[in-house]
Amino acid sequence: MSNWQVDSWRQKPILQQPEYDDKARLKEVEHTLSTYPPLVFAAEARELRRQLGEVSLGKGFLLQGGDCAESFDEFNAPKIRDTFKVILQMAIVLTFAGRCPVTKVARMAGQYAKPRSSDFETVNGVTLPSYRGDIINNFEFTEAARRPDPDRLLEAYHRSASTLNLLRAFAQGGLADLHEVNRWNMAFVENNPLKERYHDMAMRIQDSLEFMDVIGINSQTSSTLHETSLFTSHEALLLNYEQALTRVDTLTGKPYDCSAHMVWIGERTRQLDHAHVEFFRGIHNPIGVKVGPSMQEDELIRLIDALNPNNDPGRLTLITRMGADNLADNLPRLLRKVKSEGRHVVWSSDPMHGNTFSASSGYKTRNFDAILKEIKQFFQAHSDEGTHAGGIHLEMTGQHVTECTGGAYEIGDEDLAQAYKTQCDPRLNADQVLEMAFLVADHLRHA
Ligand SMILES: O=C[C@H](O)[C@H](O)COP(=O)(O)O
Ligand SMILES: C=C(OP(=O)(O)O)C(=O)O
Ligand SMILES: [Mn+2]
Repeated sequence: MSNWQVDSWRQKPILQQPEYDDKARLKEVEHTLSTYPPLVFAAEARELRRQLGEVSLGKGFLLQGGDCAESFDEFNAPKIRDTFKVILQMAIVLTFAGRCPVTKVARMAGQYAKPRSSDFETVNGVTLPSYRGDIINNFEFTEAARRPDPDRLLEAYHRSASTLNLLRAFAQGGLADLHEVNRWNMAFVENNPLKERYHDMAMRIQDSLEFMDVIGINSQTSSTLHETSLFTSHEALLLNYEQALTRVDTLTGKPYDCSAHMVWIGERTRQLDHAHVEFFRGIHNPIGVKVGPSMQEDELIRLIDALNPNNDPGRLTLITRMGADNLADNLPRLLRKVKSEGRHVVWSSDPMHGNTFSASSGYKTRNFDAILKEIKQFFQAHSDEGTHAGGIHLEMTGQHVTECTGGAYEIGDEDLAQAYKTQCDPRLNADQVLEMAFLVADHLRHA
């Protein structure tokens, strides 16, 4: 790795960073974090990289999802549990439909830093710095709250550690039992206004579990049915934090960013000669990059080569976020180029970020049908080009929020105010996200 150091990103241009008043305190905090235990173990990141390698070769599917921005205020067990539950509920449907293993990666336990389209926000004639995620400043609209505070890095670390601790307990302690997960799905289907649409698949999964039980494969005899594994991920935007959590793995001697198993670079900070690409090229985690409609074919190949020079399957996931109306014009040309140049990547679809708009009520929202349309087109483009539609990346929550319009409950613009809780982008709620899983399942079966 030529000339890479854990801090070589500091010599490069960097976008979307806070300006701290108290630089001395920032330095102290970075030092403190660098002495703390890592949040994940490098071998776990390697296992995820191995699984993603299978996905890139067409032998698996990646399900990634969680909040747009985790919040310090909404830091509690029910919230963590409910998002964990819907990820599992989706995964069982997708596994069954796709007949392939689903790797589950949560946008949790560290999704605290946000890039923004504007540095400032104006409300009732008052202009203040934008909210940039709880690791940086506070959502409350006051001057003091919006000032970047270095101590928030420590707070983010501790909250990530507790979140991860609970996720690990849920994954191994019995909550993830497939029979339970399927019971939740049956209850979801029974109560949904469109239950006829989803009933058939839920019943078939139920029958499969019952059949396995009869032949002696059940939660007592099989840990596969009783436990699961869930990896963590976030956008590694605040490099001061990511650097401080980077450790040289004692088994391999290689640096890993131990703030999460997988980290990604956002659409706004993926410039080839900038700091984020510099930092990411030296860490050995599986990594992602968001790819929007403006990406050019040659530019993408250069980026792939900077981040994955050995063309290692599983190292790099391209998370496309085109917008339902732009995908058909932009994804196929990128798929063709990457395929013809023989580069191994996981292609995953983020159908959220290209489909955001302001509702007449003023809320930032997304429509269920536009999200579904982008996913369908994603599968279509891959099927046309002979490439593997490897995954989906969703902003979602297990809570019953009203942030995205549409779905079986037909949330309209006028309903958004009822439970609009996100601090950044609108998320699919528990019902919407499960419906999405059942509808995507139809496409997976034919992919
Ligand atoms: O989550 C992604 C970005 O932070 C978000 O889409 C930016 O939103 P904004 O346009 O309101 O700044
Ligand atoms: C910032 C995000 O997305 P993007 O970089 O694609 O805009 C996000 O995933 O929340
Ligand atoms: Mn977002």
